[in-house]
Amino acid sequence: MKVLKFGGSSVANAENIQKVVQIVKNEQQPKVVVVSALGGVTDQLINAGTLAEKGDESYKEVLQALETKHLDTARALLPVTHQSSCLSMVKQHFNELDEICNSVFYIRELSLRTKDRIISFGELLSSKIISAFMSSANIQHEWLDSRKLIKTNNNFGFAAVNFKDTNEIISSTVAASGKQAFLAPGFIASDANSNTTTLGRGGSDYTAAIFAAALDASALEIWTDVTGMMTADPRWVANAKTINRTSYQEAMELSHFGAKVIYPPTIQPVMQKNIPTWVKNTFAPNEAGTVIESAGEHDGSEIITGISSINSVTLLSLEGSGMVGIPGFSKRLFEALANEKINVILITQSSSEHSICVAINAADAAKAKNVVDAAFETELNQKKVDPLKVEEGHAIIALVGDKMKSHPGIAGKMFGALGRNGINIRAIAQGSSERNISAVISVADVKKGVNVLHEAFFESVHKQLNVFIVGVGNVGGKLMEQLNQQKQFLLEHLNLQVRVTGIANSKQMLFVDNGNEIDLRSWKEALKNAQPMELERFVDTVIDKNLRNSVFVDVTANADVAAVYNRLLEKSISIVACNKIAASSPYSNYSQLKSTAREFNAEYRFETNVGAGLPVIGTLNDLRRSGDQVNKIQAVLSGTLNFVFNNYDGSRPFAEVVKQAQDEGYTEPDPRLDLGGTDVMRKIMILAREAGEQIEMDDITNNYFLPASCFDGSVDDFYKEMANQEAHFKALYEEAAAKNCKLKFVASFENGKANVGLQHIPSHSDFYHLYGKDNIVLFYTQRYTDQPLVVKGAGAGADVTASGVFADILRIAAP
Ligand SMILES: NC(=O)C1=CN([C@@H]2O[C@H](COP(=O)(O)OP(=O)(O)OC[C@H]3O[C@@H](n4cnc5c(N)ncnc54)[C@H](O)[C@@H]3O)[C@@H](O)[C@H]2O)C=CC1
Ligand SMILES: N[C@@H](CC=O)C(=O)O
Repeated sequence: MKVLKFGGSSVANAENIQKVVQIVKNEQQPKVVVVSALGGVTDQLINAGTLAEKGDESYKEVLQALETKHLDTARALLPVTHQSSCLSMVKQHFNELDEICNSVFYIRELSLRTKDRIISFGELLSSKIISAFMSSANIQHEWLDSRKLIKTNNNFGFAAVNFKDTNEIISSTVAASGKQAFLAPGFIASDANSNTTTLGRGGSDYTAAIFAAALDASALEIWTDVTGMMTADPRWVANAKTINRTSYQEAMELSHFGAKVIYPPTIQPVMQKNIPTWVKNTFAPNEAGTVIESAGEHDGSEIITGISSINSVTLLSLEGSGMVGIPGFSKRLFEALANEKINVILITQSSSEHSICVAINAADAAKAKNVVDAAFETELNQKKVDPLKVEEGHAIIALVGDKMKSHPGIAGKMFGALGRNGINIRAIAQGSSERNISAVISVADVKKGVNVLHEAFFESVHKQLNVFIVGVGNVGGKLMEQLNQQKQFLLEHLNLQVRVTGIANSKQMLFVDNGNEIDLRSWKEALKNAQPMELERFVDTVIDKNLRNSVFVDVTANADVAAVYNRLLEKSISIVACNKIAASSPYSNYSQLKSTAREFNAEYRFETNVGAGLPVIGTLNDLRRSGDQVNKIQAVLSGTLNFVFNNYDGSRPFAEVVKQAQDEGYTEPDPRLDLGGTDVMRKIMILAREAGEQIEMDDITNNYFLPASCFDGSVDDFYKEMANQEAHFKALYEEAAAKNCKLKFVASFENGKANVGLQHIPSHSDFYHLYGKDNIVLFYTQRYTDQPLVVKGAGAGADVTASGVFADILRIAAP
């Protein structure tokens, strides 16, 4: 004997019912088929009852719509010749329902007993219509009235089954029938006085399990609209996958923690009889689904079976110095809650015994506050305990897996992954069975949390990085190009999905909905038509999206953008900046950003601030981390100035060579920063800071070569004035050439002092053979005393800078 149960979505309409009946037909074994009410009907029946209780006559319209729905379903399923008895059955039931609801309307009272009576019609109607359809399709069967077969106490709404009587009645009824197929309504039962009772919302699964256990069935099949139990809610986690096998205990944990595919009490009866239970998809019947069976037979290799969550949870904390060492406080707390039928979902108590924290359904919060404060009134007056602390807006996220107990490090991995994504954990619970680790977190973080854990435990093949780029200009535009070019490579070789989710320039900003990403081939067009850029709104959106592994990339040269880093880091959103303003701002701000990043498990990376794509800061960090100490730095750090002095020999105007550097993308958006030495000052200061020095811009001497008049006015004026000062530049060149020297703008740092300025470089110098837009950095350290460690190569240009930014982004993906 097999038991097959079809839920509300499987019997939502005539088309679906035809699929159900085909599945029933294909099943060759003797069977009991249990069905739910047609999809959405139970809610509407409750609605009708509640409206009637409130004296709202629109309950009649609700009932009318329900009647039409059932009549239409019957008409669509049955040949005309078979319709009349079924249609009159439906009408009869609705006459009865009308009368019950009329009574509720007149007395303005809806008891739980009456409510059970009203909602029982959902399953009665669906099962009778399906039975008529099966008969019309020549499927021999008997319709069983579950109210007569399943006996319960009179706890209406959530009645407890009397298994002794129920098992006897079911087995004797089926044995006496001689039929090979049965059809029964789920959810409904009756008490000792034959009053209709119900088994709790989702109780049709339970009905099926009760039948399966009573009949020692070979299997129970729960047919629904998803292919089995999933590793996480597929509406939240795109990569959620079907769990092939799971144990009864795991299934129970998962279903308690929100995996809605199976009603939690269902497991108990089948577990006791060791009946394999399948969760299958009515709309994809050939897919295997999930089998739930005893732990011994469950030999899956995954340590974690699934991730579940409960979304509306309130935390209650009972605290007070008067609790320490005194027995009975927890008993009284739980008694007070139990007396009000308040279910406790999670419990933690610190070993100091100074506080007990429990999680309950949010709907019970106000009631809980009243009853607990009343229960501890004396201690409250004596100030031995504080008034009950009630914190709303929480959720519980749980990892479930039988095998956790034999694997150390699971909790560490769970909390590490949540922490790296800025998800604060308010309470933790793990039973000694070690089958479930639960954490209470903010409800705002629950979707992100489920995704973070799914990625950490199930997606070793796939990590997602959510990237927001501000400043898609010269460098930022190249970065978009490179991200597009490498997208497939990253996916195939690093298992990394880099999703650009938001971009902006100074005029426009563009976001895509969660789950989508910006098309890296057509972003320019999309950005042109996007909304106006507002920095605060951009940042708010990045924070509100609350996506896992979020990275904010600053490719502007803008101070306002640099000022938002701290806020983002505080939300555990990492920063990659080629904008140098933050790292060269006052030391206090630079070090604040670093400590905020550390505190909130985020990263602040700015390798391209010095030497563009060259590994300058990374090399310096490696030296220091391995215990070396920097004695001296000598460097040529301006790609622009190196390019200018490599290309200027007086044969064409100095201003023209500078313009060429700008056109080729080596200068800052404002080229005066390069020509005046400020850019180099920033860079040597950043290096000195990374070497451990607390240095400010004022501490750096700048022996600049540009006549002061060049700084007056706009960038256009700057170019004009450079043209006026051509003789000055020519003189600089000729003075150096006369000594067989080249001009280089050199930066040095030694003994806590830094300076920058133009120097005559002789042919034996390390700096002499420095071509194009190259940079060079010489690190003299305790280990590199005579011969410095040298980093050299192209130090400016959109392509190399973008690739340095790209590399920083990838370092965040795999720190
Ligand atoms: N060009 C190079 O070789 C290197 C450049 N960098 C740095 O890269 C950064 C960008 O340089 P480029 O791409 O050459 O400049 P760019 O002027 O071509 O691009 C800057 C982009 O930032 C946008 N922007 C400016 N203010 C903004 C705001 N408040 N909000 C949103 N977007 C804003 C602009 O609209 C533009 O799209 C600069 O900080 C520069 O120091 C760093 C290393 C090398
Ligand atoms: N403008 C800079 C670019 C990199 O920071 C330079 O010329 O070096």
